[in-house]
Amino acid sequence: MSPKPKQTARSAALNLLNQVLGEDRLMSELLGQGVLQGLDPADRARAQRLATDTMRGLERADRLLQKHLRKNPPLYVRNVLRLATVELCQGGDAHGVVNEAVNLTAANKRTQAMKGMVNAVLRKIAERGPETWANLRAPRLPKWLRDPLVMAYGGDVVGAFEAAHFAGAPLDLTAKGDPEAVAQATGGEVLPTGSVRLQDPGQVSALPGFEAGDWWVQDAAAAIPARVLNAQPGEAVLDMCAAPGGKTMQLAAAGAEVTAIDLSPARMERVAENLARTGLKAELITGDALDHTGQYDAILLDAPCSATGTIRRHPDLPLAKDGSEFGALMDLQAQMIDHALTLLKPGGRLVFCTCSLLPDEGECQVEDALERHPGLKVDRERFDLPGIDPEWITEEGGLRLRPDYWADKGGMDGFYIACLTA
Ligand SMILES: C[S@@+](CC[C@H](N)C(=O)[O-])C[C@H]1O[C@@H](n2cnc3c(N)ncnc32)[C@H](O)[C@@H]1O
Repeated sequence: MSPKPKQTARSAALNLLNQVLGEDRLMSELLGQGVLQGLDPADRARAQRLATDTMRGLERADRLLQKHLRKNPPLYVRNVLRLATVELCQGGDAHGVVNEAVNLTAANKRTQAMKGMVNAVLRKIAERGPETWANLRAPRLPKWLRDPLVMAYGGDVVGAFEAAHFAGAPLDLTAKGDPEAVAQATGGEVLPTGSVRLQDPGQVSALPGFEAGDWWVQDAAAAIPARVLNAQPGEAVLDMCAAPGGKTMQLAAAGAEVTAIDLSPARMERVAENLARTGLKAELITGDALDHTGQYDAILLDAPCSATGTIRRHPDLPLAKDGSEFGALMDLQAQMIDHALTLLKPGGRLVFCTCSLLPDEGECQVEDALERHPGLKVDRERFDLPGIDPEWITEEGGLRLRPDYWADKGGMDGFYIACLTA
């Protein structure tokens, strides 16, 4: 038997694409299962970048390829072509890219007869592709997601979301202490809301202050809910859906007595690792937040959701999902709000948030909660914070964050945040 061909960054990226586009798997699940473990760290990062860039540019790659294909090849070959097309159009070395694409086609018994076609198509793409690429529109979201977003925000705004998704995202850090000091050490910029942004970070664990736990990776929008909660030293604070722990660390760094719950044991391990690295403390409980009892001064409910606000970083999401699971998540969000309210001390505050662009997981959840709980109020004054534009405040009193905000700085994740008081 001939030995199995050695895994390369491109073959690993192809494998990721095949599983996302063929088996509806999310990249985060695949990476969590260690699918890139066989590669050295540099190739692992490259494989992830190649796969992510290909998914981000999938519609553009397909438009270029369709001009040269008489019929649709099987998914494996289509993905070989897509991967190579994106790399070529981003300035990859034509000889190396085309050769490896041909080898990947030949390595699969069922597709080896197509290697000549792959070679011919990619040579044409190498000649003309890069100049055409730049003039193609930003890839659109799939219809199942685009339609409800157009209903909520209008076509122009959704076009701006799509441009932000295609542009990708810089790296944002939350400082344990002084953001200016972290910005200086890492070469980043302090954003108006206090996060530190790095446009070209390289390997995260090699950045100054990683080992010392001076900061953690957290999108600037994701850092806002804990700022809205504004935990005070000594307050009893519950983080109801805590993993991987970005918000738990913010609450602990503010000096609160934090209890952090998450249903997932694997994800809870990440919270423990993050707290150990940053030297912060919280009581960790692995279990269902709906079963939790107790009384707290403040609660942060970062509820499980569609994660449609994070597509800048996770372009696989609209490709692997079809929206069919979202109804159950919306029901769970409402149940969690109701349960959280039973855990609040009189006069306490609940910050509800989701990293979703769908109003059903944000504005509508709060409107419905206000109807279910007479006496419940929305506290808009909590948004009186540095960098928060009052225009972002919604009719029912929440904060709508969108990926097209701060476009000149590199955008932000989509989020919805509201502060409720009983
Ligand atoms: C949006 S993520 C939380 C992100 C986190 N707050 C952070 O900032 O790093 C939602 C989390 O809810 C957890 N989850 C889902 N259902 C849950 C439940 N019934 N009880 C507790 N946690 C749950 C998931 O495991 C997931 O980690």
